[in-house]
Amino acid sequence: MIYTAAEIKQADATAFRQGMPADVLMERAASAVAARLTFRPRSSVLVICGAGNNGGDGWVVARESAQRGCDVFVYAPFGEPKSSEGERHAAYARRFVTIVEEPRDADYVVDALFGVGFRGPVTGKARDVITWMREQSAPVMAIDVPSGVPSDEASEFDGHAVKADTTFSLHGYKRSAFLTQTAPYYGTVEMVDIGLSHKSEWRVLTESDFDRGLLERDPYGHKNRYGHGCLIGGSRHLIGAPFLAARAALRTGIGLLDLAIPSEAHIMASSLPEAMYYGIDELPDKTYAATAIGPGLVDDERSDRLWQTVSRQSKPLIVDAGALTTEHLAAEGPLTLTPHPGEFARLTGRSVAEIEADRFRIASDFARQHGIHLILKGTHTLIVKPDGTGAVNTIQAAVLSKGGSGDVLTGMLLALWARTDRIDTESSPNEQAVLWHALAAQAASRQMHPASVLATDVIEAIGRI
Ligand SMILES: NC(=O)C1=CN([C@@H]2O[C@H](COP(=O)(O)OP(=O)(O)OC[C@H]3O[C@@H](n4cnc5c(N)ncnc54)[C@H](O)[C@@H]3O)[C@@H](O)[C@H]2O)[C@@H](O)CC1
Ligand SMILES: [K+]
Repeated sequence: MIYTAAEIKQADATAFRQGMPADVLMERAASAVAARLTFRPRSSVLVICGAGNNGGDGWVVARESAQRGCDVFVYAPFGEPKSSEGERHAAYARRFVTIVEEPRDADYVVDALFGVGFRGPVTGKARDVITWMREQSAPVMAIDVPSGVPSDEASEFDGHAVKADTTFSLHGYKRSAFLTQTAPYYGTVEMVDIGLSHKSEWRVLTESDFDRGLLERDPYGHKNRYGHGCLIGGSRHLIGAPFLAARAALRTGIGLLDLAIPSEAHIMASSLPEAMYYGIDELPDKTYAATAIGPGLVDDERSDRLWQTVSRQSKPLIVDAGALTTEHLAAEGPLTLTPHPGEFARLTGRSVAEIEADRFRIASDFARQHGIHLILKGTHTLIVKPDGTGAVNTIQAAVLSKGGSGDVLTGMLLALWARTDRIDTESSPNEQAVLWHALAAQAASRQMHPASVLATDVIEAIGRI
């Protein structure tokens, strides 16, 4: 689960209302962190505590680490914690630790300066303390958030923050753990459940969320059961894109595939004999299980005419690349848009930097506003539902930053949305396609150097995960 600072405050408030005392919650959270800190016996630890509750957590960690036999120093540049629970924990911890007036060398540094209550930018003394932490060669363990990193969005982030080796994220992930500008500051993220009730708009997808049942084939199944899809794309200079998408759809298991491409692209038909071919202006008058439009398409009058036809079918429609325009935001059936940040910038009229700094909120608002499914691609691809809730893919696949990757994903989406046997089930075709795509990319990069992996290699690895 992923939480905003406001959602965490709300969960906190609910717990207090229900009778959980604030100092017990703090003890519980920080003890859970302390139990996970693997300090060598008798090592020296410097805990840097701020004046908020993140600092309060720091005092508890300091005390517990001392009780476990470490030589603990606390540096509190802004004095005692302001909250009564933080103050109480600090008063008790003082019996076990050494207070220092300046930061000092230690085997480990615990960063408890700022947590989710931080509001940027960092100035003055805080800036100096963060600079000092950045200069240490000792491992830095951050409590909740690396200090200086905003928790929800990075529009004002100037890069001056603690670079943690490990961050112990309380309650759940923060959005900034998945933003390009801030994610690298977290180091390894360890989740610490502190027993608050979980209610969030965003989920985290890992390999265990991939539904391997999608790879199974019913020995009595007919090809129609796996769907008849239509893929529309290609233009004079972009002939390869629809073929990549089509091949990916077939490798993902689609039952039947019609490919509507410009006549000049038909010379490539022999490279994919499994598909059936149509001219881009002569779409057969059929209702498909699902349709994908866009790979290699250019935005012109012809694409507008095509849009008129496909958007009227009350079946799933996937829109990518050349078909991603502000005129194509409504259709009869479920609509999935698959922009990368540049395309999403054009759709929303914002800059790429703005989108990257606040992608969760902007993607969620856009999906809700238009009532569509949205896949906002990136290192951590977001998969958003029409109600604005969503999930983030955490399977890393650096090889996907190459031309053709998006076309492959579109083909996989088409195949999964066309699965008439699964479409009514709970598992979202969009989430599954993004996971499968990333797993295939990982499989391809196990077979050759990642720098050499092509989109076609990812397609060939779809069945090798
Ligand atoms: N529900 C939870 O998740 C729990 C959270 N706790 C801790 O409480 C933290 C949140 O505590 P708070 O809301 O008190 O906030 P923080 O401790 O994160 O930060 C607030 C403090 O930082 C100062 N500050 C903020 N921005 C600054 C800036 N730019 N320059 C200088 N000073 C700045 C504020 O004046 C205040 O003293 C969490 O991150 C977590 O560590 C735990 O103690 C207990 C349970
Ligand atoms: K911190």
